[in-house]
Amino acid sequence: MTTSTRGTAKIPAVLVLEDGRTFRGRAYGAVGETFGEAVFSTGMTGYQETLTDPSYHRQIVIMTAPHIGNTGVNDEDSESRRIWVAGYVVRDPARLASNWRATRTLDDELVAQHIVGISGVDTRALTRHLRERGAMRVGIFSGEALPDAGTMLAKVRQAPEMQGADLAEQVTTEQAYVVPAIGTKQFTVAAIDLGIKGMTPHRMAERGIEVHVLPATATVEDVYAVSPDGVFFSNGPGDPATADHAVSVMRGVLERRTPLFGICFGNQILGRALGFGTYKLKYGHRGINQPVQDRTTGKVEITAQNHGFAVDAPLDKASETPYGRAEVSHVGLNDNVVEGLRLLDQPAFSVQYHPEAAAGPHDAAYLFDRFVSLMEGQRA
Ligand SMILES: NC(=O)CC[C@H](N)C(=O)O
Repeated sequence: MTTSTRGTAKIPAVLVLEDGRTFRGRAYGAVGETFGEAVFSTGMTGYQETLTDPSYHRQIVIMTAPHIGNTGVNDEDSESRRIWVAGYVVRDPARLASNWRATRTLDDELVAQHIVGISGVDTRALTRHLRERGAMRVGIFSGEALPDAGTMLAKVRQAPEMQGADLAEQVTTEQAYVVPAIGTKQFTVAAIDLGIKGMTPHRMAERGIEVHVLPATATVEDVYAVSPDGVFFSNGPGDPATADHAVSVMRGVLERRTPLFGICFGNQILGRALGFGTYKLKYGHRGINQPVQDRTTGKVEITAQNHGFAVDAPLDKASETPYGRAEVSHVGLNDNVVEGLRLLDQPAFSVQYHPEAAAGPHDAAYLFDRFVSLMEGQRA
């Protein structure tokens, strides 16, 4: 058991939305001010994975589960080298971290990584507000002396919007690196890191894939320099409408008909590479209980999701694209949003959700096997 210092718990804090609605609470984690897009996540577990998912860069995450921090922070579950959320909003932080793997408490970790948060907020009312009005900019301010209301609101309204934000290069790896295959190596994959989560190369490595993780700036030549059997495009933060470089690299891969798999941002990039548009959802999908139907098998999966944008593609028929016919392979059952794409005339597919995460817990793992089958098919 790890006991929190909760050193900042008595310091006042306030959350200010760009439409002027304000919630008062207490400081949680680091003290100071921070800005981002307000989004809510419905996951009841997995806060360490959420906090360290690079796709949350520049977003302030509101947890709808009221009690957060119960199992502390451990050395195994982080999805990347640091916490990426711009701020963190919880109702009732755990005072004790109780888990055999915990090495520290969540609030101590937030302090150590300078993440400004707020606790004691009515997260249910805040979430309902965002559901009605849509995702919007928000600021958290904490300290003994807070700025006046007008100043805080003006600062929130000066913060950059998520629409039009080009963020992958801010989170990608600086240097290429290799995640070795576990057991016998069967395949080589070039993985474009637009904000990749650590579990993704791991899921491939478990299937005998040696993964060459390349920076977001990698060119088509860099991709083919590793002689890949398949190419992967990762999840990542920001607006897919800005991802022109990744779209052009993906087109280079599609022209060569190399097996291709994309997750989340990678799905949106495949959509754009095929000529579809992308658009901003009202408040997005975030959590670990999102139902999706695989239209090729009719099966429903419980999936982990974190996306604020989506692909605009026809659900009822295949589309003609420069790379042959494409269809919507997966659809979200809450709102019919496109959750997957596949090409019918060449080996390429993608999903908008996170098969590397264990929401179902194994429902979506077959997608990595599909990628392996495509690479096997290309060899045969
Ligand atoms: N997790 C992701 O890859 C998110 C993709 C994109 N940034 C979105 O919000 O829709």
